[in-house]
Amino acid sequence: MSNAKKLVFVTGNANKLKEVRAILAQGQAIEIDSQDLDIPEVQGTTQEVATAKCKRAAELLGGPCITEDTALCFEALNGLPGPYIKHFLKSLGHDGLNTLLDGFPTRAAWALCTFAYSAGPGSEPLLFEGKTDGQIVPPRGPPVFGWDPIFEAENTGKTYAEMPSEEKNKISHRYRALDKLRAYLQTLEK
Ligand SMILES: O=c1nc[nH]c2c1ncn2[C@H]1C[C@H](O)[C@@H](COP(=O)(O)OP(=O)(O)OP(=O)(O)O)O1
Ligand SMILES: [Mg+2]
Repeated sequence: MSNAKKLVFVTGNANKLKEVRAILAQGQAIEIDSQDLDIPEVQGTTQEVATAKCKRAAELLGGPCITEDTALCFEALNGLPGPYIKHFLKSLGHDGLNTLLDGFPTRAAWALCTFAYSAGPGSEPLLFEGKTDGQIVPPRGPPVFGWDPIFEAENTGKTYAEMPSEEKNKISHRYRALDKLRAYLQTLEK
């Protein structure tokens, strides 16, 4: 495939951008440009948060774009902190997030990635979700990206932070969501 499709990924998070580029790097016909726009994130379900952010991004850009929202959901808390994990992580840190679950019968969690694609201003965003199950554990591995050190992915015995990036990028919530987005974008080219 020669003519790579160019997409603008609106995000302020350099680690997300790095992973998205790495995941899409394997001979894919999608090239990612990025823009760091400060877009307010509404409260609501992960779908509502993702839809509102992408709509606004497309309006500000005046063209097609993708956005991405990552939620970290605790089973014991019926899915919370979910899309609010950024603020929980900032306030409580890795240890505080662990303490939060003390006294609950389960430390099970899932990471949920939602890509939203808008074809342009006024065009309703489409959502592509990817989920990876795991559990919340005391931090292990280098604290490079968000809550990676406290999320142990199911059947791996490792936190995301303990994995080489190629390994995380094969099983991650982000990989799984991106796989669906990629499949959709390929249908647009036909
Ligand atoms: O794979 C991941 N492994 C560990 N931590 C992660 C991951 N992916 C997102 N994160 C963190 C970043 C932020 O603390 C929160 C999501 O919040 P979220 O609003 O989606 O991200 P953000 O504000 O950093 O970037 P953006 O400008 O795209 O909204 O979880
Ligand atoms: Mg954000």
